[in-house]
Amino acid sequence: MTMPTDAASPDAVTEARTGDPTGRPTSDAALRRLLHGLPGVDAVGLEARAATLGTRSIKTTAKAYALDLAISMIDLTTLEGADTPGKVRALCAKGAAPDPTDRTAPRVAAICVYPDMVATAKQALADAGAPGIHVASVATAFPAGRAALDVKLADTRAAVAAGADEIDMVIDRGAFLAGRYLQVYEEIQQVKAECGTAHLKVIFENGELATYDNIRRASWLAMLAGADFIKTSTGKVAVNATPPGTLLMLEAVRDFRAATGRQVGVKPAGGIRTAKDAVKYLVMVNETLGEDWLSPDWFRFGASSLLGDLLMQRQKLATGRYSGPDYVTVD
Ligand SMILES: O=C[C@H](O)COP(=O)(O)O
Repeated sequence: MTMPTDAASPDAVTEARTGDPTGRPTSDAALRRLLHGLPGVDAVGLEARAATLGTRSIKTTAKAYALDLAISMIDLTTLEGADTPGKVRALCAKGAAPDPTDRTAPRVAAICVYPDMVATAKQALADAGAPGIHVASVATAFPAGRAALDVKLADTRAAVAAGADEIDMVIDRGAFLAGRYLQVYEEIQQVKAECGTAHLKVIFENGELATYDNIRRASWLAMLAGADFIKTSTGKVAVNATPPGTLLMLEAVRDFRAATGRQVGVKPAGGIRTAKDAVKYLVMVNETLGEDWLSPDWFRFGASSLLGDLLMQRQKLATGRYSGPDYVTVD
């Protein structure tokens, strides 16, 4: 495991907060000093670290463990305008029993849907005998986040009232990129307050943040504001989860815990479709954060079509051959 190198100084963290339990920042200026006081990201070094971790090979026994762990970390997602109750019910059935030929295949962590599909997903999971699988709902005018705060809070409230266990909110990238950090901070805090006991994942849309420095700043801003998880992307723009962007966020949660004692989870999302890629991400988590984060409580994959390849690779390990898409649903 590498040592923390990129932490904000404890003084800066303290200055950005009043010290009250809500961690409300003193001012936009204090937040700006903290976020712009973070060390600049060495892009070449970051990309080299991510590439190196991506080349690690793992033993067959570790691979079997990694495939099952990856399945158990999936937020199995459908976020389409054309989603129907029937599609959501089918997705829930798949998440509850991913491999009908092998009941030892683990269940996914959560089903991720729009707020209007939360009740359907909750019922379908109960019907499938898998009430332990969480329902995650995107909210706050996903994916663009262009709506008044009241609308975003109402969106969150509706998802929670329908039974969402987790809320995936998007940050206002326009406000963030214009430097209105306190506005973004307060929006996250207010959405968090609407969540009640539901966990809050904060989506940055890394592909729109323009620089690695901004991804580091967004990570600290969201964590200070109370995010339970930080998430890379919506899956709806050209650049979604990437290994360097995710590695940067892993380093940020490591350094945030070192500075504050609070552990925050990480969710890369969008474009992760192969078991090979999923295993690379898990190697990155293990090497950067160690076992403390190697569980669905602290690491998730947001993915609509990763599960099929993980199941095919799992069957290949068990039988020595691919069963093929006749036996595993490939999206
Ligand atoms: O949050 C999850 C993403 O929207 C899923 O993206 P994907 O369809 O590229 O797997």
